[in-house]
Amino acid sequence: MIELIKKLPKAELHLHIEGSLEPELMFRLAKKNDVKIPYENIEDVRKAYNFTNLQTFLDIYYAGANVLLTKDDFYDLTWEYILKCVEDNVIHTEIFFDPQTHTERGVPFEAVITGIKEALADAKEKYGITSCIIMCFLRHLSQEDAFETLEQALAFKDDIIGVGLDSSELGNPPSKFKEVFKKAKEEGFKLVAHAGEEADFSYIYEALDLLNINRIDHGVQSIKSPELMQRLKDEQMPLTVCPNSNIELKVFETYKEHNIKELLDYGLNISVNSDDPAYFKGYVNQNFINLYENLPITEDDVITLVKNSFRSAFIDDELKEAYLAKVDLALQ
Ligand SMILES: Nc1ncnc2[nH]cnc12
Ligand SMILES: [Zn+2]
Repeated sequence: MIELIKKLPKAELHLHIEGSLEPELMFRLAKKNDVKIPYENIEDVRKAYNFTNLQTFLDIYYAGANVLLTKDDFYDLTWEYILKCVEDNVIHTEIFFDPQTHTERGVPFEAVITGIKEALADAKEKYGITSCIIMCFLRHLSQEDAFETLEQALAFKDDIIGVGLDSSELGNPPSKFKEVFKKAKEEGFKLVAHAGEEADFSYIYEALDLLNINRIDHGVQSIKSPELMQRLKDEQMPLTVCPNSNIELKVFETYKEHNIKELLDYGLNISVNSDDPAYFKGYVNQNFINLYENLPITEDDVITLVKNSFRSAFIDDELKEAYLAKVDLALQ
């Protein structure tokens, strides 16, 4: 099974680039940019990565992002993630970034997007990896702030395929961002949102009905509503599930309690993603391996999950077919 996991080409649809900041790069950039970080050494950092819920993670994740200041920093961050894609046979990736985390500290929007974009262009040239960029609004901030961020993004419209919604879920429902998502849709952006990660399934209904999203990020709480499950199945609405993340943030106490197998068996369109791999102990392949080691996941399940990642990607039908054919070829 592990051989199968490794050899299959995959797409990743839920990856926060700031969440791929490995402690080694964090230290290197802290030194270069003269930014203080609350750790003495790498071991200290790993010890701090012991979360009890989403918020305890976000506090550390935003503190880590403080070391990112220049275009080159964002290039290096993205390039290191691309090298992990090469290792894990990820041939298409859709990357989230959180501009507000950086512009709030005085880092220009342009430095962030240009650094990411140039690394992705090099990834295409050197490894043939295709990619898109999705800009997320931080939901703990206001809709007005999100509108300002959308305004800044318009100058880079050709580089950004869609907008998303992340950060502290509880108390910040999708309805808070109804108007800015409406405007983003009018501007031609694809729409995604984190929903039903920690908060209940009413957030998933809001994301579907008020934000008109094309994909749900996480969505694991949908299992509590039979009616919602039926709808997600009928619509084949993609759910970008992140198993390691859900365990590390205590959405499920143990891997054995994760509901991905039930969601998949019910017929939902599920993919496997790494979310914030530097913080959650592993990249995409490690997520698959953990599923296999803890749940009754079959080889057919793995193939379905991988094919779903391409089916749900924001790429044209021709490329989708070409990638699905690559999966079939790897299976021969
Ligand atoms: N898992 C997650 N949920 C919400 N916001 C995030 N930002 C980075 N990772 C996140
Ligand atoms: Zn996420």
